[in-house]
Amino acid sequence: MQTEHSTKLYVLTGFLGAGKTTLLLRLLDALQGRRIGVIQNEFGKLGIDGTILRNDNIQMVEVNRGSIFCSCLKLQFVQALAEMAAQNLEYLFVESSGLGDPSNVEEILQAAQVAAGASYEFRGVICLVDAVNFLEQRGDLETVNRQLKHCHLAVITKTDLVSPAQLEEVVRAIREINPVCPIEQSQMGSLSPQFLQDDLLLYQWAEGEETTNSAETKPKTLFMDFSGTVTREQLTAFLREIQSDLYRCKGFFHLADEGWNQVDLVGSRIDWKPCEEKELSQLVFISRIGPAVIKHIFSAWETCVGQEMKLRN
Ligand SMILES: Nc1nc2c(ncn2[C@@H]2O[C@H](COP(=O)(O)OP(=O)(O)OP(=O)(O)O)[C@@H](O)[C@H]2O)c(=O)[nH]1
Repeated sequence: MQTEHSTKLYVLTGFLGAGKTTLLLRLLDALQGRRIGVIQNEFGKLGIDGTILRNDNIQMVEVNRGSIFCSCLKLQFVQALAEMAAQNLEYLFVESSGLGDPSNVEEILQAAQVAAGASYEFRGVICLVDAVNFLEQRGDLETVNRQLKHCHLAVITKTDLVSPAQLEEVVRAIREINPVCPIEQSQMGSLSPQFLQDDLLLYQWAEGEETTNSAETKPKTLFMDFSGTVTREQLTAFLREIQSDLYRCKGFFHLADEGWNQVDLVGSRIDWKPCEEKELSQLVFISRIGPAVIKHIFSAWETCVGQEMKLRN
């Protein structure tokens, strides 16, 4: 796939909340001054990480509302690849949605090559594995297995949050799915850029296959808009009520006495980070239980907050 002016292309995968954006931000920092592009694929249409990643030195394209590996968004993804190919970049990082199944990634890249004359040197798929939640997630969804099976480098994230025994168990579980990929460890996005020099494609384990992503398997995603303020305690109580119904929740919220915060719910952990002011408080919910979550969100909100909010598809 290499041509004279080819852009080195990496695909980042890893289940919802594994730490893809956190790692990408650190990597972009380490590569400051280079010509870099990012294609970001969000399940929700808010493009919340897009706001975080906005930066003049980085070319960024968002492909939202589904998985770039699904036939429903494949064309948009190929178009984004073609657009980026015109930018004469050194590196292009594709952050796929946490529910993305990259089994067909090479087929898509070939389509981009043929359809748009895009010249990329595919350098591999990097799969982030959440040390806290992976052992539970792997039995939950085929996507989690597929992401690992089709990667060329696995990075275990959140190693600061688990015991050495759990870390060992995670490594064993990775090896059951992918016996060959190198395994690195990371805390808050730290990762030596050495992998950029390595020929990761040597560690190809599985042959390309059909993705499991389709319009039918797409999980229900909902958005909340809220124009008031709540306390951290109220929002925590609300999230605790619905956390078992969700794969993931994230957004920005205006907290009374504290100001604006980025809110991340992954598994049972809630992270809060001060952030810049927004027009509205917003949350994205990715449902584990389909549309039934709507009723749960409304009743939990009524109990814990009781102010008017809007929920939309
Ligand atoms: N303690 C700790 N927290 C981490 C680490 N990596 C990521 N996080 C936190 O985990 C949460 C999710 O991280 P993100 O980088 O948004 O994860 P993501 O994979 O991009 O999430 P999606 O886009 O929703 O799939 C955030 O609150 C991060 O701060 C880590 O190594 N240690």
